Amino acid sequence: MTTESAFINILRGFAKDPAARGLLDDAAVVEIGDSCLIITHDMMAEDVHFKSNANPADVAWKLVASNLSDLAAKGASPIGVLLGFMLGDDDWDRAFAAGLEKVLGHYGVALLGGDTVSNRGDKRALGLTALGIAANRPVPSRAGAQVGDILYVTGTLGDALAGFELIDAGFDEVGPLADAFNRPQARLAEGQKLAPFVHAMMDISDGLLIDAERMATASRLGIEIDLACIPLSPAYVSYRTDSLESRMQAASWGDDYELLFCAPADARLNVDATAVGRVIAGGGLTLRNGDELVKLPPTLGYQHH
Ligand SMILES: Nc1ncnc2c1ncn2[C@@H]1O[C@H](COP(=O)(O)OP(=O)(O)OP(=O)(O)O)[C@@H](O)[C@H]1O
Ligand SMILES: Cc1ncc(C[n+]2csc(CCOP(=O)(O)O)c2C)c(N)n1
Ligand SMILES: [Mg+2]
Repeated sequence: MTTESAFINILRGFAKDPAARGLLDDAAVVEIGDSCLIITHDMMAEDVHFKSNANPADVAWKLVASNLSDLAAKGASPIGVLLGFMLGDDDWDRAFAAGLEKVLGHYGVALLGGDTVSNRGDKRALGLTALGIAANRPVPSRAGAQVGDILYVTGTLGDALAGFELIDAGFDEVGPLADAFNRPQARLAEGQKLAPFVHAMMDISDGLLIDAERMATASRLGIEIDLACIPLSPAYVSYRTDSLESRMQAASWGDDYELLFCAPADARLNVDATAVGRVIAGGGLTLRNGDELVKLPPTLGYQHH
């Protein structure tokens, strides 16, 4: 079977409209007159993104939040979504719809349409298209990093990983770690505030390391990350300890939905964020732990295959 990156590479061969941004960004950027529409689509599949026994309202939440996170990464304000839904168990479908209404209400986003099919008893796959209006232009891309920029991340990393482990082990699905996995927050306000100042911005869905490498590739430069600087929550540290290994895992599991951005070294930040690295000449990703160089792990993040 082909991998996610191999398949997207095939599509890059003919996705030549400038709005597609070379399929190297979080969303499409469509200029219409004086306005700029931001469009993104993300899917979730049973057993891949959520367990079969997951709360359907949590699945609805994450489907919406993960899509709005891509809008946040472009500094956009959301206007609406379209849902691609697979019918299955009736109770599940109803609970999903109730959860969808709640999460859309929370973010003040309209349901504009969608499509419904039957899953015929198979695993479910759900899709969501989210539309937003760019609050700031030019719209930040993954490709604008400059040598000397500082690399920042909002929030903390690894909480969703720890939450998933707790849920998988059968612990109560309550508390900040389970919430981080089930109900990520799209950083919309932060994205809009940052958009005028950043050189490059994206969200972290597949892990800091693989997503930073994607930013480096899009910008045709190198990025150096210091694992010692990665922000971990007290809950993460008390559950998984603070070691090089647990830092590496927090940086490469994914499902974080925090913003990753580059800004000039003298920029005064207008949101809470942690400096985790810098943009350097060359290409690819370099890892440090304080003063020591660290070998790249075999997998930098989550890739579908
Ligand atoms: N099936 C597809 N058809 C067209 N474009 C695609 C397809 N899959 C991915 N892309 C494009 O490839 C680029 C990278 O996609 P990717 O899914 O890695 O970004 P993302 O949505 O920010 O991340 P994630 O899916 O991990 O949340 C984007 O421009 C996306 O629109
Ligand atoms: C049941 C279950 N097992 C594993 C994971 C972990 N996981 C799956 S996809 C993904 C990255 C984002 O996906 P995408 O790139 O498709 O947006 C991550 C971290 C999960 N969420 N649920
Ligand atoms: Mg993204």
